[in-house]
Amino acid sequence: MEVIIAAPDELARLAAGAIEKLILARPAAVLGLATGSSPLGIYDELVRRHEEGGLSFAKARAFMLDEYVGLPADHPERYRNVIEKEIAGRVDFAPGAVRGPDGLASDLPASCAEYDDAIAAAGGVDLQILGIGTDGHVAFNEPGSSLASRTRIKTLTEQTRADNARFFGGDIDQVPQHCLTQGLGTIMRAAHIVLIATGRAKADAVHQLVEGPVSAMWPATVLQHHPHVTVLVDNAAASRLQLADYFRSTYAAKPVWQGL
Ligand SMILES: N[C@@H]1[C@@H](O)[C@H](O)[C@@H](COP(=O)(O)O)O[C@@H]1O
Repeated sequence: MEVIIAAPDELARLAAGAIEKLILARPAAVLGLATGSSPLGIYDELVRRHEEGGLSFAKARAFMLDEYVGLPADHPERYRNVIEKEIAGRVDFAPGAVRGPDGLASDLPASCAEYDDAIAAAGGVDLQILGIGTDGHVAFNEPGSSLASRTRIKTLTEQTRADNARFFGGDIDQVPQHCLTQGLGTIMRAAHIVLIATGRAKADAVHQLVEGPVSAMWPATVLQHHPHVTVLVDNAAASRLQLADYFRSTYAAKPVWQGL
């Protein structure tokens, strides 16, 4: 696990740079896209590189992490619509190249199983962007999630619904109670995971993720078992890390050839 502590704009450039490098090496790369506010700087940087540098996603594919259950197809907070607005519709993905769990499927368990199969059939995710919730959830794998879980339906915690109420006019009652989410076991199959977290509200979750014991109580800690994870955090999100000085000196001494 590599932990990089830097300013948010530098974190976004680092993640976008890793994605650009991947796509240049492998135009048909499979990306894992996350919702939430944390990846927005990365998406803006990718759009900039697309518009100014010709970075093309025309052959790439992408899988989203999660989706609310039951939000109408045209609801602005439906994650498919959010991803379309924030990244997919701003670059040149081919039609149908970006997929997400179907929160309107008539048979939710079957559509979840099909989704995992589709990711596997695409060859798996090459680079997965991840955020983290204040309670340590990744995607919508809330505390108590099986560390081996696959894509499935979950019930959101009150904490997550309260955190996400800001996207629903501040009204927690408008936040759906159920979601579909890639499981922790699904996410762990990605070749490279890039998790980004900024702000003091994430400091406890980041501390647990990096330095805590692996536990379903802090679902992101499963990433300690993954061979290639990059954790990108700003000073505030890093403020509870006991190893912060070590991570800073490691980054200062990072070989220029190394990449993420
Ligand atoms: N399902 C999403 C997660 O994928 C995201 O990581 C989390 C944090 O969001 P934010 O980045 O806005 O803090 O929010 C939601 O719960």
